[in-house]
Amino acid sequence: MHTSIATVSLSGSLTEKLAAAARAGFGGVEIFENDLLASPLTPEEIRARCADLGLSVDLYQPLRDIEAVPDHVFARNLRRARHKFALMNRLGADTVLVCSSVSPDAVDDDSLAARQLSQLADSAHEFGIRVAYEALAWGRHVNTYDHAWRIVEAAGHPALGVCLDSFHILSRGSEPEDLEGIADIPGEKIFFLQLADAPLLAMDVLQWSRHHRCFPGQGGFDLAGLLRHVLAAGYRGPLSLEVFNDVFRQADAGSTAVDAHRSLLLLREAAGAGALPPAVVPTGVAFAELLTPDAEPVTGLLTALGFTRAARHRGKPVDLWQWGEARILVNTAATARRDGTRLAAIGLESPDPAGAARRAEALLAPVLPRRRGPEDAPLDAVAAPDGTELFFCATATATATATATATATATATGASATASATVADPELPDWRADFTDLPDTAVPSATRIDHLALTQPWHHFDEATLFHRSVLGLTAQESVDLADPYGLLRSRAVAAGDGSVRIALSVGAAPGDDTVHAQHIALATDDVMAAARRFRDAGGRLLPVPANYYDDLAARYEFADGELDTYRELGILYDHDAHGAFRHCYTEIVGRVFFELVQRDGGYQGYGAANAPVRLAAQQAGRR
Ligand SMILES: O=C(O)c1ccc(O)c(O)c1
Ligand SMILES: [Mg+2]
Repeated sequence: MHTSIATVSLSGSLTEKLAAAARAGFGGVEIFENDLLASPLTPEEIRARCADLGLSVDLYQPLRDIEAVPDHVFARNLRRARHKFALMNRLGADTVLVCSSVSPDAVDDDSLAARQLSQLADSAHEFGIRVAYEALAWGRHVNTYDHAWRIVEAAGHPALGVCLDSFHILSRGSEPEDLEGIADIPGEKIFFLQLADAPLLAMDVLQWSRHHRCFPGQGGFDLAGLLRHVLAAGYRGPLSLEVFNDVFRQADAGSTAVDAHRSLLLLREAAGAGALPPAVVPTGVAFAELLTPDAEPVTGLLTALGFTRAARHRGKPVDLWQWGEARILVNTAATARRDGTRLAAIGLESPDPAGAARRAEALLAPVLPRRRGPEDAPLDAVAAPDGTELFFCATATATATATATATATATATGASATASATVADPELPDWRADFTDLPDTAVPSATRIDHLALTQPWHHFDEATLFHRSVLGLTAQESVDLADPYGLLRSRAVAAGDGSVRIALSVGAAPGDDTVHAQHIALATDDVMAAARRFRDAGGRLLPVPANYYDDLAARYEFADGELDTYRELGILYDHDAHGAFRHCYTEIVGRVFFELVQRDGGYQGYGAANAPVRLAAQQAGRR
């Protein structure tokens, strides 16, 4: 199925937009008039550029305020249109979009509209051009797709059809039965299909459309349902994205185009119109990898938390630190970077690593070269939109590997090597086979990685959510907006159904602020107060929380005697939801990374988001 994108959806000059669309794999473009007007290229040069890039020019748009006007006004409109038809011939575009009129000159007269659109189509036909008539949701008299179709049907001209735009249809709060009329339109009379999603906002529809459209799957519309209706009507033309969005206008065109194309591939899959390799939902976090120019501050922090250095990579400066089931790789291979320690990679337990990588690749995730020595276990890895490397791995348990590794760990700790619940497929290479165990004494513990909190670049937030949901098969929770002292923090979690993998995505307030852009690793323990105290007693610094916060907690909840004093002493924050309670505290920041200790009780599902503003304020205060 042919995919296309309107140039208005991407940032930059027309040349940059075309290059980005082609690179992301689109087959065609809708050329927006303003992009052409601002381009130094002649229409012939644009046509040649598109051809070189393998892009068809699927639509030229828009013609506005054409129909249902007094005849002398229409004569002027026709003159203007013929001028554009000649231009379109030079451009190699054979379909023109005509938006329903918003002009005060337009009258509410369908037969006049039909007659004039038919005359327009006659004229277009002389140029070999078809006219696609689109009902804008704010059109003066014509603002629904079925109304536009009634006019087109009455005109009965072979060069006149409708353009369906999902935004205009779904923004009007259409009920499922409102879409059934689509099936009444003969497929060949649907000349074009424009697709855009949007968050469900209560606002003026024109402003909503011009500023807040987003790619399918990133908003609240049922685009798959709409697409099924359009395909059932027999439409076989391009699936074209037309997204007016203030963020995408400013963001890098290359990454926006990839995000856009991925969204279309997913929409086709959701509508049952295109198969992708199935999602392989990860079943746990195998490790988080920190890249650091200076290991000491990181290893000091890990030691105070309770981690021990459990193994060393055979060929690279990478150590495996372990605390219970939580594993952190500390990689000192990096040449020192200005931003110091950062969370560079995440290992995800996968029941089918190669299958997970196949889906990721089909969804345009960059596949990373396997950073392996000759004897290293092959690892499938892709890059997330924020650059975090995602490794799909199968961590074999001691029962499956029976290597010296597991035996040594089990002996040293006195813990049962069969304590782990999952036994990976022994056929799959275990990434830990690349590590040689160290005889450090590990304290047995139920600690595991509860979640990873990844701050996204400001223009990648929606892309990141869609990526983690669709590529990894995780489920997205509601997005929450929180006022923090320096701006607005948006946060949205994606998780596996059983909570074995949780990733909290957020977009910070102040671009360029390192505190806001820090990533963190949350460690789940069954006794956060004991863990916090041990950390502090081992010389670790916990983030201090203002007394006012505890005053408020005392007002809102009843705690057992002395409990609040302990929270205050250790800087423990509290939240609860319909399921249970959440207690959490934070370590100091090292480079761009910090840790959180968390305790979930009673099936609490959240991430303590309500406490994020207090945490951010405390981190900011700590920097002064
Ligand atoms: O906002 C507009 O004017 C506009 C123009 C062309 C379209 O296809 C559309 O959906 C909206
Ligand atoms: Mg449109």
